[in-house]
Amino acid sequence: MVEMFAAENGLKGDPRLQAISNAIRVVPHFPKQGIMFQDITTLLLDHKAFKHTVDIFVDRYKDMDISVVAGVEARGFMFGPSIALAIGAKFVPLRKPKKLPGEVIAEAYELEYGRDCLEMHVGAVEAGERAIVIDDLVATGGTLSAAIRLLERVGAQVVECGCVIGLREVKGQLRLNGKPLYILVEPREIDGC
Ligand SMILES: O=P(O)(O)OC[C@H]1O[C@H](OP(=O)(O)OP(=O)(O)O)[C@H](O)[C@@H]1O
Ligand SMILES: Nc1ncnc2[nH]cnc12
Repeated sequence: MVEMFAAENGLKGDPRLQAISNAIRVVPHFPKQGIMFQDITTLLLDHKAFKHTVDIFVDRYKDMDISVVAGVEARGFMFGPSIALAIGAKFVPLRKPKKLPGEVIAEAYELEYGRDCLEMHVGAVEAGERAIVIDDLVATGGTLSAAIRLLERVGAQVVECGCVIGLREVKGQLRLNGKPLYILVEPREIDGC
């Protein structure tokens, strides 16, 4: 098991975690029946909770000699750049197909229904760099596994993936290929906002 919840890894009882969880809105049956959508736009509206989120990641990664923060489109873009600026790393956007203008490498991944693809600019990351991958949420792990493959293809070392929200039993654990996964909060079940 390489999944780590912040509450069990140094932040036990930290009230910031509850504040973060409270700021996430749950929208039942979006975008389709049966999905309890974890909406982080309400977290972004709450300055304190948003800052707590960034601060926790920054405290964790600031002394790990990280030079690359890779953010997954679209919601990884909302947290990754702030973390990168604070720890003195570059931000590398991993984008959906046909969005990046330069030469790219691509990795396909499985979704619950169908497939998607992430792309990264050639030259954005160099061999030997130490990277973290940031996203808002991990569900099956398919998206993060594609991000890891992109970075490893260019010779970077993926130190950890960091997500704001994650299931306790990430179905895609094995897909992360043994990489540590650091999660701030579990999904909310009801809308408390
Ligand atoms: O662990 P997984 O099963 O791969 O799912 C997690 C991914 O799903 C969501 O993105 P989505 O694909 O909905 O794209 P969006 O952020 O562009 O809406 C979420 O932001 C993660 O990136
Ligand atoms: N339940 C969920 N809420 C928000 N984004 C998701 N991506 C995959 N599952 C999700």
